[in-house]
Amino acid sequence: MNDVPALEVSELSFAYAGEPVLDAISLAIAAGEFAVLLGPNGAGKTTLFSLITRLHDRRRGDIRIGGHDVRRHASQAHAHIGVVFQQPTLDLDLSVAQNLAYHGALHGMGPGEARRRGARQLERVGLAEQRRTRVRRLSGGQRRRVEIARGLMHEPRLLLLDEPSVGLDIASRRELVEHAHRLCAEEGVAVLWATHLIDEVRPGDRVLILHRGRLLADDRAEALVAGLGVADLGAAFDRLTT
Ligand SMILES: Nc1ncnc2c1ncn2[C@@H]1O[C@H](COP(=O)(O)OP(=O)(O)OP(=O)(O)O)[C@@H](O)[C@H]1O
Repeated sequence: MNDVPALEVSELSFAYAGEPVLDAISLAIAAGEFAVLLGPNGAGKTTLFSLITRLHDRRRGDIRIGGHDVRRHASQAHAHIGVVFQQPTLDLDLSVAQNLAYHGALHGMGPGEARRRGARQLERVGLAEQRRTRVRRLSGGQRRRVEIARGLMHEPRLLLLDEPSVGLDIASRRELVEHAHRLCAEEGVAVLWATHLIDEVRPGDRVLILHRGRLLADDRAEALVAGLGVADLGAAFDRLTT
């Protein structure tokens, strides 16, 4: 067991033009762990991901990925991270394989290596047969799975998913949640899954509740419910956020 956390955030604060958005956030995600970052619209989930990936950088506090500080050892830190953004970023007019090849090239893979790695990940998400299909012809759930496959091609130890199930039907959402759990259990990838949907939390999941830029809770779903003496996670969430 690797005891260096896949992600470690310490006392992270951030403001947009003087308006505070994240307030002294600290959390750690262990290797192979699945954690849900649960927060309503505007809680600061996307901003947290933007700071981890360094799309924004003017912040206070520390962020380490696989033990590497994202500022001081940026390339090592980011070699360990895969991201599925809230907005889909596939090129709809290219085939699945072409999208993956493009990502491989960006990560310095030769064409053969990118093909091998892409094929392996497509197999894992059950889309091996669609590799020559234009992305435009895939369903929303299939597109999300392609994005996950793409995000894992460079074998990151941490996968960030920002509301990955938006727009999907219930069966596709469930399948995506299950796939993410399998990645943790079978491949040792740590997953931070941001959502505002309480029904995406499964029994036993670790839940981090973010509200107005503050981390209000960090515990197993059942422990949160028991600790507050409420009926379910929805009630726990309401209790904490109102
Ligand atoms: N570029 C920006 N400039 C100014 N304020 C911003 C910017 N992006 C986000 N905000 C504000 O920061 C706060 C946190 O937004 P953020 O997008 O991180 O929340 P979120 O939890 O991801 O929400 P959602 O579930 O709606 O995606 C909100 O009040 C939002 O209005």
